[in-house]
Amino acid sequence: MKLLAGKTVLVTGASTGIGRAAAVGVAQAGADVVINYHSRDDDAAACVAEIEAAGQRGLAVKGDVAAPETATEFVTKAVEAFGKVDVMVSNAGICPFHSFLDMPVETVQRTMQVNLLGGYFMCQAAANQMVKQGHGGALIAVSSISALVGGEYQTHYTPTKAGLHSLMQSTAIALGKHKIRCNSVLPGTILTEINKEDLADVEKRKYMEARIPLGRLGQAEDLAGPIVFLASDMAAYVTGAALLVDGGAFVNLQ
Ligand SMILES: NC(=O)C1=CN([C@@H]2O[C@H](COP(=O)(O)OP(=O)(O)OC[C@H]3O[C@@H](n4cnc5c(N)ncnc54)[C@H](OP(=O)(O)O)[C@@H]3O)[C@@H](O)[C@H]2O)C=CC1
Ligand SMILES: C[C@H](O)[C@@H]1OC(=O)[C@H](O)[C@@H]1O
Repeated sequence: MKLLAGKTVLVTGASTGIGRAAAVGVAQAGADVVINYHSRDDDAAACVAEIEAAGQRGLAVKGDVAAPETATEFVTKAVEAFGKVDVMVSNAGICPFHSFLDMPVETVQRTMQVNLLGGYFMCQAAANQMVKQGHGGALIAVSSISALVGGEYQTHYTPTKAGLHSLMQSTAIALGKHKIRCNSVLPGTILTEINKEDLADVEKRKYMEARIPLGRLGQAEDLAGPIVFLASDMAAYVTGAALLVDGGAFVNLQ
């Protein structure tokens, strides 16, 4: 039997990148999948087509995670379509690289609202539904290696990733009595739209690659297996954990 057979999994920010790879990965593991996205209608439709090609039901719901009502609407539509919510993968995020001293106020506020508050409200809405259902569930936040280390042009971003990591630790305590497990994945540098411009700098890209013991930057699909594992009953006793998925970058001091 497939690892996620019979489960309904929600994934935010799944029109591209890590969210899309996670949505397709959980579908291949047997889950029905509801995705959130912000702007790319065609990419979201293509993700749903991939979910269906894996033999599962898929639905796309458009919405800005920065607005708290997006979360309640997303969960409501998922329940209307597929009857329940078993897993929330809170993944949507932005990283507009910018220097610290002249960081625009709006860039800081938007990054916090999308990455941290968006994740907070999505996890809260899913957890309320899971408590109502009464049979537990799993929250998975896509945090980052950046929860643990800094970035010169990411002073507004790394605190949001540390915040998500912390959120999963606190919700693990708050929700354990409801059998809801809460964990985060901490990707390293993964080649997606979010860093296309940043890594177009050939020297920077070579430097980043050279820091990774496994010898390559990550692909979005590298996150699918760890997310399927944390969503599944194989991780039944795993909560409050943070799983680095970085090719060994974090431990590579010298
Ligand atoms: N790539 C990397 O190296 C790393 C990424 N991460 C994290 O992984 C997550 C996914 O990033 P990644 O796949 O790389 O980036 P992408 O840019 O490829 O994907 C981002 C996704 O988030 C969605 N999104 C953006 N803003 C919003 C919003 N306000 N409301 C709803 N959805 C939104 C986008 O939707 P749309 O395109 O429709 O606008 C898209 O589906 C982020 O949280 C990021 O911080 C963590 C560590 C490393
Ligand atoms: C977008 C960056 O390339 C990426 O985001 C993260 O969270 C990683 O730490 C990388 O810096």
